[in-house]
Amino acid sequence: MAEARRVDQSEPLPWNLAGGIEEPATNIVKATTAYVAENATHVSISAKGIQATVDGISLETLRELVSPKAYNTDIHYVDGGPLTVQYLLVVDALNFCFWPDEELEYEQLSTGVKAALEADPTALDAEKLMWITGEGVRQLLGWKRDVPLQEERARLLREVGSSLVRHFRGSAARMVEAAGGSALALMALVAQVFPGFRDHTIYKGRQIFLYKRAQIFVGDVYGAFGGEGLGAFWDIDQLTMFADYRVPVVLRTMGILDYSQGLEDKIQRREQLPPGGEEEVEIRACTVVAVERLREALAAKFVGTPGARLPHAIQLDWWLWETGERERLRHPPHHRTLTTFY
Ligand SMILES: Nc1nc2c(c(CN[C@H]3C=C[C@H](O)[C@@H]3O)cn2[C@@H]2O[C@H](COP(=O)(O)O)[C@@H](O)[C@H]2O)c(=O)[nH]1
Repeated sequence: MAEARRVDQSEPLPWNLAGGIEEPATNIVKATTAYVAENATHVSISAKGIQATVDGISLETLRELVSPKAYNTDIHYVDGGPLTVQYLLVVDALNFCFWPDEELEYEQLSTGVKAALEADPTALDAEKLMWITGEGVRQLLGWKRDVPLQEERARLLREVGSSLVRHFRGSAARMVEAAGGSALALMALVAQVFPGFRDHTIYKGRQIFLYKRAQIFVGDVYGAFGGEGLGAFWDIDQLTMFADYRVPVVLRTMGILDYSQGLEDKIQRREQLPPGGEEEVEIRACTVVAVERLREALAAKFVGTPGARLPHAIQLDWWLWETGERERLRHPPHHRTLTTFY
């Protein structure tokens, strides 16, 4: 068997480390979800609901949305260095589908991996991730039983480990640097290097991109570094919200998203929606478009207001998601799709 070629530490990386990658002009998620919103039949976006929500947002609330504390650093490993990037890539490789375990929430993931890293700073080395097992994932999270899709989560982490070694000498921070300070280039790079992050589907004959975990990774790097250093992205405002299962519920309670009676009944019955089905894709894509329209309506309301700064879509996302987390026991049920994308 041919001797596996050792990566020669001196040879240049295959990625253009100098000037970053040709920045994509627009966000492919924004461009493709628009088509779904125009053709949706199970989900609609209410202009009235958007206006009512914006009418209720004060200048004070607006300023909270754009403050650095909008990103929840209490429940994350944040040390201002490359280990924080390695941590966020691992968390966002696993950041999906907790709902089959009634007690498991995102916070267990972020605080579990944080504790593992504080106990052993080499715990997330790419060479270790390459060999992680399902039981290893459970231990990484510090969860009391097997987590949903445990073997699949292990496979996704092995993919992260091997691709990081192959392309970036094991370093997630080096991958961030390769994007040359562009959020869209980093999103595209993550989707290119890790197949598990390629969150896309076909809807009525067209390819639709949601890239939820690829975008949330960029948003998390931005948030954890406070928009500085490794978190400085000149086009961060081009990211969309992250199409998960929690924010659509919040938009419904705000009267911004409306579901058909048939869809509402399925969700109420906790019936699973197949991944890639029209109903699931319309919920996710209309959520992305609705937050873009919410942002446009905020801009229209606060334009020219002294001290007002327009939140990025990701800052609106954090506000909506944190609201959904806080209210989840009072809110109607979220849709259930068994997926590795969100
Ligand atoms: N849209 C959006 N979706 C997000 C997050 C986060 C956590 N982000 C952290 C970073 C900054 C914030 O301050 C958060 O602390 C997780 N999720 C998604 O939610 C679901 C988990 O929900 P539950 O089962 O209730 O724990 C699952 O699909 C997961 O992918 C977010 O921010 N936005």
